[in-house]
Amino acid sequence: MAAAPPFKPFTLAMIQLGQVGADKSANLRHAREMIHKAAQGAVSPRLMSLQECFNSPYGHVHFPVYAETIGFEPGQPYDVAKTESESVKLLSAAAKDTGVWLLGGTIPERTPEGKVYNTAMVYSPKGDLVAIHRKVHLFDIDIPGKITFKESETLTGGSSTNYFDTEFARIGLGICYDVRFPELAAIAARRGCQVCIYPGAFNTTTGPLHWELLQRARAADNQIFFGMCSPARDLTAGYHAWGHSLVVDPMAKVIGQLEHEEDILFVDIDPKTFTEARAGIPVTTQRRFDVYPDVSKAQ
Ligand SMILES: NC(=O)CCC(=O)C(=O)O
Repeated sequence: MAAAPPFKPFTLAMIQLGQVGADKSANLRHAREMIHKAAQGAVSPRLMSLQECFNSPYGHVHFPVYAETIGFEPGQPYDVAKTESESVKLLSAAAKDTGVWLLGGTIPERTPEGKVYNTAMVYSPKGDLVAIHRKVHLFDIDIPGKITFKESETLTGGSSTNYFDTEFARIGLGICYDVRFPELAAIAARRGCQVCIYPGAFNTTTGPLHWELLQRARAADNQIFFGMCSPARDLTAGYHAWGHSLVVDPMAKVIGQLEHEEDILFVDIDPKTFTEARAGIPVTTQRRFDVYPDVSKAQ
């Protein structure tokens, strides 16, 4: 594995979209407008993120209907000009037009074998698709009287851990429910990621309890920056998202958080906090792999 890029200061924008309805073209148009708005903000972001499921309503019945074929193979050249995916075309053009790294939230992805994944895509400032992450842990929960959700009705779980390199940081990827499984962020941190960003969509039952807690935990136990980008809350939709897109620093301090309406969060990522956290509380050099296995070597 190549060494992680030197960690440099940058501004991160979390784009918390409202207005995600049944009309995919309208969802895509709105996402494009908001990406351009974020890029033209008072502080220029170097990296922007969208939320989980930004081009379709969130629900297992919707995934197969809105699914698009991406056809990305890690390590293989990918020609955006040849794709039929309207979401890929739009995100690639938005990244290129704004000249900003874009973690384009997630979309339902259909593979040639007919499987459907919940997939995040990353675009370079040139508009190249450089990485994907397929949600590994499917959101299957049942809290009686509150929320029942079963992504596995129509989705397949991904089977790889993923990160991407920019010229300012190595960024680890996960999607929403993945945050509940500390192994993913631990593996990313052990592979040199200084930042993890997960597009997400917690709900109004688990959001107030666990959204901030889990992100602060992942930041603290790995001494990394950790952020999740949520949809805005829409009480007319079938799924009520928690909102509150959030970024936490390596000392587990919340350094930016939105409310539940549509908005854009701009956060300055300062490597000094990362260096100081690791120097002051040196857990990264105190691990006892003689007592327990190193999870980053688990696969
Ligand atoms: N979209 C998701 O994976 C939701 C996860 C969630 O709400 C949780 O509590 O976990």
